[in-house]
Amino acid sequence: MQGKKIGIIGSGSWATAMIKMLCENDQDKHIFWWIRKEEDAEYIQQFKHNPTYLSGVSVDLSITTIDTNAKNVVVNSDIVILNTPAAYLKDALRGVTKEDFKDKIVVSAIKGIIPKDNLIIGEFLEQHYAVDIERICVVGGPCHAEEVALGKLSYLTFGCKNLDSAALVASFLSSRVIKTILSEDILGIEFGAVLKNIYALAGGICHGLGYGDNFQAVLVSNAIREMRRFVAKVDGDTSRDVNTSAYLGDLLVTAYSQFSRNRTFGNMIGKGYSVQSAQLEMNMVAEGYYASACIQEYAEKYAVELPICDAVYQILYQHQPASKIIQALSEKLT
Ligand SMILES: NC(=O)c1ccc[n+]([C@@H]2O[C@H](COP(=O)([O-])OP(=O)(O)OC[C@H]3O[C@@H](n4cnc5c(N)ncnc54)[C@H](O)[C@@H]3O)[C@@H](O)[C@H]2O)c1
Ligand SMILES: O=P(O)(O)OC[C@H](O)CO
Repeated sequence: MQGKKIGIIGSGSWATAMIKMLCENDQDKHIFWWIRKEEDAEYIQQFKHNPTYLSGVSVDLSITTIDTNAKNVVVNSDIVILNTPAAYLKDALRGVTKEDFKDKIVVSAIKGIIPKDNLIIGEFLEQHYAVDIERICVVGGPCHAEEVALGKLSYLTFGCKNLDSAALVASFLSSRVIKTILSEDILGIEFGAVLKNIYALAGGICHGLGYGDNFQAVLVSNAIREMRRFVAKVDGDTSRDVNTSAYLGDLLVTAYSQFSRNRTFGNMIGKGYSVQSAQLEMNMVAEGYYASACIQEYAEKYAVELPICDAVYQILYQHQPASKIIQALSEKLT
């Protein structure tokens, strides 16, 4: 086995898109891919495709080992990419120890908060697995798995305090159609990604209620300012440029794209679906639903006003009528 060993934990759309990026990148490497379900692992082994997500992506089994044991994948890899929805990460890593993560570069491709623990993934890795901040990398930027599968030009931002590590990770995912950007702003990228999901959900709710593009534009304009206020309050950095692709770019793609899980979920809520029926309707996870509850606690902790996040929370968790809450929100937007 030549080159670096790269592990992927997750078997949904984004993990499958990253498998495509890794397989198409020409650096020497071997991939270890954790698949949750035994039957899916057998299917991929036989047919070289994920049966459930992005089934058009073909897996190069000459450089990929499929494994249903996450511990094996972590232990065997130099770089471990975490790629489950945040709510399932602890479950996926059951049995994996601090020792297993020792000296690895750990990459979060997750855009969510661990529910109940209320931790972004970088914090979770530091607190639960003693991963040093210099070895934690996050992947942000506007990039839908479905467009990666279609070979559409996309840009990813790799955030790490150690820019050499960010560059190393980026070098394994880049290609003619995947451009990479480096950043040291782990916290900003993580929180920006968490918040944009809530804002896209708000946009979906408004669309479902019948609001038009004019209103959506005002909502998104307020959302980016709300994001900047929040992140600056958390780390005290007021110089961050949120108009770059990891922040505004990701917000725009999630708020407007036909592929967005969060917007689709919000749209169903706006049309009158219950949370449970909207979740059942989707075979995918809208991170913004979980993030909405978590961000409420952060807003209290940092005493920051987040009118859009509040509105989404009242609709999803306090079961307030969406039309009334969005009407009240519309009075606060500028
Ligand atoms: N899909 C994208 O375009 C995209 C892009 C960038 C980042 N992300 C982020 O990647 C992460 C993964 O999202 P996704 O879009 O691949 O997910 P998805 O919505 O496509 O798929 C759901 C995933 O949840 C898993 N799952 C369902 N029930 C589970 C359980 N009980 N235990 C463990 N796993 C379970 C499924 O196996 C599947 O991997 C999220 O944080 C998301 O925000 C996604
Ligand atoms: O747009 P969503 O809600 O599917 O989220 C996926 C990614 O975060 C887009 O970059």
